[in-house]
Amino acid sequence: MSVLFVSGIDTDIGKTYATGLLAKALMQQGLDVITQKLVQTGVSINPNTSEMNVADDIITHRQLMAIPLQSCDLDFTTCPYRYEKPASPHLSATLANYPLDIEIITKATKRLQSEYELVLLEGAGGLLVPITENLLTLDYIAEQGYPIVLVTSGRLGSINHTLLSLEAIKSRGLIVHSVIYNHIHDDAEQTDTEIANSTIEFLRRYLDNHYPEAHWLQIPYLKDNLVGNIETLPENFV
Ligand SMILES: Nc1ncnc2c1ncn2[C@@H]1O[C@H](COP(=O)(O)OP(=O)(O)OP(=O)(O)O)[C@@H](O)[C@H]1O
Ligand SMILES: C[C@H](N)[C@H](N)CCCCCC(=O)O
Ligand SMILES: [Mg+2]
Repeated sequence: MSVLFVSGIDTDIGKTYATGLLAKALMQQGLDVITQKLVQTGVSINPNTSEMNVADDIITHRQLMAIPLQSCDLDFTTCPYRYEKPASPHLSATLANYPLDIEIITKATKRLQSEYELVLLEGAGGLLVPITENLLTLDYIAEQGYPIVLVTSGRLGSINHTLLSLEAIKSRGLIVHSVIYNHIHDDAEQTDTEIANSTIEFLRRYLDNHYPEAHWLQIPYLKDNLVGNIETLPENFV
């Protein structure tokens, strides 16, 4: 396996944090790993060049990995399509009048595969987000056959969203490589720890029963400095 697709139960669930921390942990195991972003919306324009900046999620991945931006970031191989409107990619591309050609993304991934042992490819939003008017994220993943890493959380509603995502993955005959529980809400005052802990227990049991091959990982709540580690990463993860 040389590409893992990192998705989540929704946007803003912590895919970027999970991708960066996973890359860091794998790097520490000695793997030559790079991250890619399928398509980034909500990107700012560089006032000096009037060009779209490097994708925000790529910048955060590198900060979490504690490495500088790489040449494949600066030439935009790690995120060829960047749009200003922070919306679903199909809408952002229409508003920008700049259609997304999925072949360009596939070629970029292949180039990264030729240079690295593993590519962690982060999606935009959840699994059924439209990349274009005619292509859902999950259908693209199915075309490519990528195993999926699914990021979830302990907020009320996550169980339903997680199980729906797992069902959708199964319906396309794809592999659930792992589920990452993000402690994203741990420091929020309104967090109900009884619900969060029960969600962890329920999801673990559900995975054991229905997806015994899938890995279960957790990432901690991170302070602003973006320093942290995945709790445990099995040696046989990839
Ligand atoms: N483990 C964490 N610790 C602290 N804050 C977190 C954590 N995970 C996520 N966050 C917060 O939640 C926000 C959203 O997380 P993130 O950007 O990783 O979401 P995403 O799933 O990648 O969203 P998108 O669909 O836009 O790519 C972050 O900017 C950060 O503020
Ligand atoms: C802008 C945002 N943070 C993501 N990058 C894109 C999320 C698209 C979600 C679309 C949807 O599910 O309705
Ligand atoms: Mg992200």
